[in-house]
Amino acid sequence: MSSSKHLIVYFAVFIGLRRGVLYLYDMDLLPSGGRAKESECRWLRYYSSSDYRREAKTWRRQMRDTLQGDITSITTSSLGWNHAVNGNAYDSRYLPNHQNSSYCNIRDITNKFFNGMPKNVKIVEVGPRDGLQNEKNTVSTSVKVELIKKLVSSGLSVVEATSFVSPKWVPQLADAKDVMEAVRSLEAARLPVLTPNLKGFEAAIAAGAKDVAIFASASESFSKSNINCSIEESFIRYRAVTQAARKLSIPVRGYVSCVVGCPVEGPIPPSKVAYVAKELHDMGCFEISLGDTIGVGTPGTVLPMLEAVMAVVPVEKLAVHFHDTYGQSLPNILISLQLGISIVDSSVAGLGGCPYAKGASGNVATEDVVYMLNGLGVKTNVDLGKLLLAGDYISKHLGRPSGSKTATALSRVTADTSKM
Ligand SMILES: CC(C)(COP(=O)([O-])OP(=O)([O-])OC[C@H]1O[C@@H](n2cnc3c(N)ncnc32)[C@H](O)[C@@H]1OP(=O)([O-])[O-])[C@@H](O)C(=O)NCCC(=O)NCCSC(=O)C[C@@](C)(O)CC(=O)[O-]
Repeated sequence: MSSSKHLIVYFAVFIGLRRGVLYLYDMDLLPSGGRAKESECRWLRYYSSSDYRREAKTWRRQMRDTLQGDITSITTSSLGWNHAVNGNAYDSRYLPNHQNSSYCNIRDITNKFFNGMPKNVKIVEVGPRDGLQNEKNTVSTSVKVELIKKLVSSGLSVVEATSFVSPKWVPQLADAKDVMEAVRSLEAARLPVLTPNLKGFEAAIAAGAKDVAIFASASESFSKSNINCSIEESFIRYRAVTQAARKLSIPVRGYVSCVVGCPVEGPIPPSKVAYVAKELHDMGCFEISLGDTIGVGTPGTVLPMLEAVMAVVPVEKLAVHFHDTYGQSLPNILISLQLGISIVDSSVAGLGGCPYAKGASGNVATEDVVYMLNGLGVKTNVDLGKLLLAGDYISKHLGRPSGSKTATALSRVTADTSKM
């Protein structure tokens, strides 16, 4: 072999060995000194993939941005396993051992994760309305009233009580007047009710409601099947409601249904959702709740929808409302929080479903939302123990297990502990 061929072979062997060693470093199979390893791995990837070049550029920019932000002392507490992370989220005892990660240190990742996340979240409990409206067997007025009282006593500041809709369309809530009259004196929480038109609004006010909600849809078909009119016709009805409400200083919440998908039309374009949300906002709604009525959204589809809506409605006025059909509610809520949304709708024990969206399962369970927020150190002012009692109460009454994973897990923990 000529000397130049020898040189080529040596060089190839050298490169091969070097890649092998760096691969082992990268996989944490060799001891490494943080920075050196990081730069070596970046060097390697720089030469092995054009994707990496692009990623590295974005990575450097993100690191610069995240290092400018900071979060400190996130205290988390809750029942169950969250006790294990009671303390400062930065405390290395509670973090996975990624200090030698080839990309960046854990503090940077944590910073990035928490950037923009609200410190407080307002939970809008929709169990007594959205949760029960689909129940086949009539739930007595006294059970509904007791449920509302238990939810309010758990610290929830907003509990949607009922709907002043046509009893022919939603027979379960035909006792709206009686429910409202029984809870109207509860001072500790706001108790909004759904009003589909002026008739419903007037009946709600007469029964003592001090907050109302109107509900439009981003899907034409769903609007017709839910409220028997087109989207544009619904705006005419709702303008009449918001005008009447303004005269009485009654705050009006606006819902947009089918923000990701419709049971009839399939995927809904984010621009349509933004259009409906802006109309509701412009007619005076103080808050707009974005409902994934059939629970088909994932963070991948929720994100572009939220971006479109946030371009036309201030983020502090937005709420998210996820049904858990595909188990995507918590990741969807998490991504919403990361965008700065601080209002989350949920339903105790995961009750719910929409009578006009066949197959849609219940709302995300309030217990699961509170458990996750506790773990993130985000305040809700909700007492999880009392909330669990409310969920237990209604689940027993309905004769089926709670739809909340947290409730199920914690009831097992309690049962196991009582055996000890
Ligand atoms: C909107 C209507 C009333 C139109 O229903 P309609 O049949 O077109 O109404 P109408 O104006 O032709 O009137 C027909 C009858 O209904 C009566 N009526 C008329 N209005 C009322 C009222 N407010 N309260 C009580 N009765 C009412 C009216 O008086 C009349 O009575 P009749 O003369 O035949 O005896 C009907 O379609 C309806 O009630 N829809 C409600 C459906 C509903 O509640 N769906 C579930 C809530 S939305 C949801 O769950 C989604 C959400 C918000 O959670 C977010 C998400 O997950 O996406």
